[in-house]
Order: sequence, then structure tokens, then C-alpha cells
Amino acid sequence: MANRIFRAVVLGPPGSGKGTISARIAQSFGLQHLSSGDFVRENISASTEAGILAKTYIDKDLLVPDCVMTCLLLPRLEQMTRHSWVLDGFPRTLAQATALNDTCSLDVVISLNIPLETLKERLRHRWIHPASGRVYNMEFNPPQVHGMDDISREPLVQRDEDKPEALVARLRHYKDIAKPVIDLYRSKGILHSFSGTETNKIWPYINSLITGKIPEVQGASQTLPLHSQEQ
Ligand SMILES: Nc1ncnc2c1ncn2[C@@H]1O[C@H](COP(=O)(O)OP(=O)(O)OP(=O)(O)O)[C@@H](O)[C@H]1O
Ligand SMILES: Nc1nc2c(ncn2[C@H]2C[C@H](O)[C@@H](COP(=O)(O)OP(=O)(O)O)O2)c(=O)[nH]1
Repeated sequence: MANRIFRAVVLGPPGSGKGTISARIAQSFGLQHLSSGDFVRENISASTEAGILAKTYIDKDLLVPDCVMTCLLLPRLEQMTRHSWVLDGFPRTLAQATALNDTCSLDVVISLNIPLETLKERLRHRWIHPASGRVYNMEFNPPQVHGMDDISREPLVQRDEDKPEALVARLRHYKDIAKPVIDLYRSKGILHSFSGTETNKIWPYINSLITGKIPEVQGASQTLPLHSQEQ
């Protein structure tokens, strides 16, 4: 765990493994895993004003507007001045990235490039527990009991927007809105892109990137690992 604060963001299209990779980063390096989807779901469960508003968009399979997302997330991040974290699902738009930039500085941005066919296949097998947002994959990380959440034992569901026909439109939309975000982080020199079809094969590269960065945050100089592509 870093003595000084370390902050990372994971970007990628739906199904690219943002949640899976962020959880591994958090576990391996002792960082807090912050997920925008979890923040939204917590606010919906607590019936906060922003949560109620966000739900009206999520129910229509739309992104929550930038002003609602920033109101939900940024105050939480501002409170975490003493914590190292990895954030997934935010920022999704340039407006969100700019607002995040005004709130804190990032050490690393990881961008996941996964082929379309792989995304379709993964999401075809993705099942979620709606109340908690826990995500399973019937092949990669199946639940202990088929069709049931490991903790609550409630039934798992598949989301309509994970179906292949909806995914192509979602991906096009992702590319349009993510491009300026990726360009921003590239121009700041903190973007690292990883391509591949398997999380387990990408993971060692991300692991060595962060291992190299955390001592840097602590003050020791380190050479960037060969595997990372600084873009
Ligand atoms: N940064 C954000 N901007 C706008 N809406 C967001 C953001 N993060 C989450 N949401 C909303 O909350 C919902 C749930 O978030 P979550 O990250 O679990 O999304 P998701 O659609 O499952 O993403 P992915 O398919 O990439 O995993 C999203 O579908 C979206 O409506
Ligand atoms: N088969 C396979 N499935 C994978 C791999 N990495 C992640 N998954 C699964 C877990 C989820 O069910 C789905 C999407 O992963 P996720 O971490 O929820 O992605 P994201 O939507 O947060 O970006 O794919 C992987 O490497 N192989």
C-alpha cells in the first residue's frame, strides 16, 4: 500500500472488464474500489434526491446526466483525501472528466481495448444481482449456485442492454463519448492502454504498471514497465 495517495481510473466499453480489473487492483494494492454504478445504486436504495433522479434515467437504459453524476460522486471523492482509490465507471464523458480534474489529480488512467466479438460473448454470459450490482459470468466467474447470488441467494438476471443486438449501439455510443476523455488523459501523459481478449492475460501488465507507479508515488524513481503502452 502506498504511503502517499495513489489514484487510478479504469476506462473501457461495456463488458471490457473495468469492474473485474478494478477489483483486482483494489485487492492487490490495498486501494479502495469505487464504482460509479455502485454509488448510483446506493443512492437509489437510500432514496436520495440524486438517486431518485438517476433511477428515472437508468430505467430507460440511459446514462445519468453529468450534473447528477458529478453531484453524486465528487463530494464522496472530496471526502477521501487520505485514501488511495481506483475508480471504475467514471468519468464517462468529457464534462465528467473535467469536473474530476478540478477535484483531484490522477496518477494513472487505464484504458481497456477489447475486441467487439469478445465483448458480445462476455455480455451474453453476464448475469447480475440487481439489488447489489454484483456481476457474474456463467463461464468466467459463475455463482456458487446456478442462477443465484452468492450472498443473498436471490435470483440473478440478464440485462436487456447486454444482448448482442443492443450492444453494438451501446458500443458506438461509448466510442463517441469516450474519445475526448481518452484524448484528454493521453494529452496529460497518464493514459495506459491494454488490449486483449482475456482479463487474466492483461492483468500481469496492469499489475506491473501499478507496481512501478506506487513506489513513484512514494518518492522512489522507477522505470516504467516495458509492457505498458504509454500513449
Ligand atoms: N459515469 C456515469 N455517467 C452516467 N451514467 C452513469 C455513470 N456511471 C453509472 N451510470 C449509470 O448507472 C448505471 C449502472 O452503472 P454501471 O457502471 O453498473 O453500468 P453498466 O451499464 O453496467 O456499465 P458497463 O456495462 O460498462 O459495466 C449505468 O447504466 C448508467 O445509467
Ligand atoms: N470469459 C471471460 N469473461 C470475463 C473476463 N473478464 C471479465 N469477464 C466477465 C465478467 C463479467 O461477466 C463480464 C464483464 O466484465 P466486467 O468486469 O463487469 O466489465 P465492465 O462492464 O465493468 O467493463 O465479463 C475474461 O477474461 N473472460
